[in-house]
Amino acid sequence: MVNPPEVDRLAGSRAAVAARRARAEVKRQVSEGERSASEVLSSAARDGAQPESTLRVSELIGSIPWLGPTRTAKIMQELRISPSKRLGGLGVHQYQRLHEFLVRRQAPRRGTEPEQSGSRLVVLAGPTAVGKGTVAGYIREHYPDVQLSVSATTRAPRPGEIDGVTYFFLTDDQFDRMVEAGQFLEWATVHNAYRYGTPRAPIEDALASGRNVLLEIDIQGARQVRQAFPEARLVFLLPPTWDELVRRLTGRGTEGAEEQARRLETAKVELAAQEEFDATVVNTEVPEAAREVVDLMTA
Ligand SMILES: Nc1ncnc2c1ncn2[C@@H]1O[C@H](COP(=O)(O)OP(=O)(O)OP(=O)(O)O)[C@@H](O)[C@H]1O
Ligand SMILES: Nc1nc2c(ncn2[C@@H]2O[C@H](COP(=O)(O)O)[C@@H](O)[C@H]2O)c(=O)[nH]1
Repeated sequence: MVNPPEVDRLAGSRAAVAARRARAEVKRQVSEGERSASEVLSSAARDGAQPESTLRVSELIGSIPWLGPTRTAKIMQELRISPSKRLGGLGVHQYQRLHEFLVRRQAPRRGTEPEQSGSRLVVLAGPTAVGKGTVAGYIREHYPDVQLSVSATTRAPRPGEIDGVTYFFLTDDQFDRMVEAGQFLEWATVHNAYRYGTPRAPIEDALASGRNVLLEIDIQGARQVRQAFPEARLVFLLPPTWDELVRRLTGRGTEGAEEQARRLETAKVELAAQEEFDATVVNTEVPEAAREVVDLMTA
């Protein structure tokens, strides 16, 4: 038989296990992009009885994709919040600082909005196989008002790719001539292999006629666009996890083992560049990721 204090102890430990599980579930939702960290914070503020309110701030920040323990510790310091603080125990100013940080991380940087509320240039970049092409394709199909740029490349077409639709497939000489004539808005050698570039004229024409334009390019290109068009909005697409990125790359089966290894090396460097971007979007489900990108374009 179990005596009353023992019953209390068992009930207490069952409640503690349930609370731990609920917190782990919240962390999973944030790390897999199902919920935003700012939404978790708001939920903790709305109702102190929610499991969210017992989550430590460091656990919440550490669950945001690609923020490791070192960056988390640095952010906690910058926010002036002690590592043991729970969401439900934040002071007003701490709450405000944390809220602003989380919103800033999801949303475009201040000052990057175009001066006129007309057309907008959005760059979608991210590591290899994160799904940039898939998300861009979904936008092309479901959001016909958005103009997608067609890049030029010196690589050979893959099966099913159409010249002038997927890419403009150029020889090295043709690409050189376009570079010399200043016909690219940006161009770069990607994955140490082939050259890719954004033809300038269609972009300028589309922006002049008030259309929103999306460029799906690599990070070197994104940096050049920022120089040429400081008002452009730079969006970094993230995979839910590194393992999922590897699965997508290998599952796609368009590169051999050597090329896959080279792309994954580049991907590590590229992931470190996400802080330069105005916004991040986690590509867990394509339709949601596409909607978030379009929202950033039209917000
Ligand atoms: N949300 C998703 N869930 C599962 N699979 C996805 C998702 N998004 C894309 N994929 C798959 O991942 C693979 C890589 O996608 P995609 O070719 O669009 O990547 P990419 O970022 O354009 O790559 P690269 O930069 O190498 O051209 C494809 O097989 C695609 O079908
Ligand atoms: N800087 C640019 N990068 C571009 C452009 N178009 C595509 N890309 C990037 O190249 C890689 C590889 O593409 P793949 O089709 O060979 O798999 C990918 O990361 C693209 O984002 C561009 O015009 N400029």
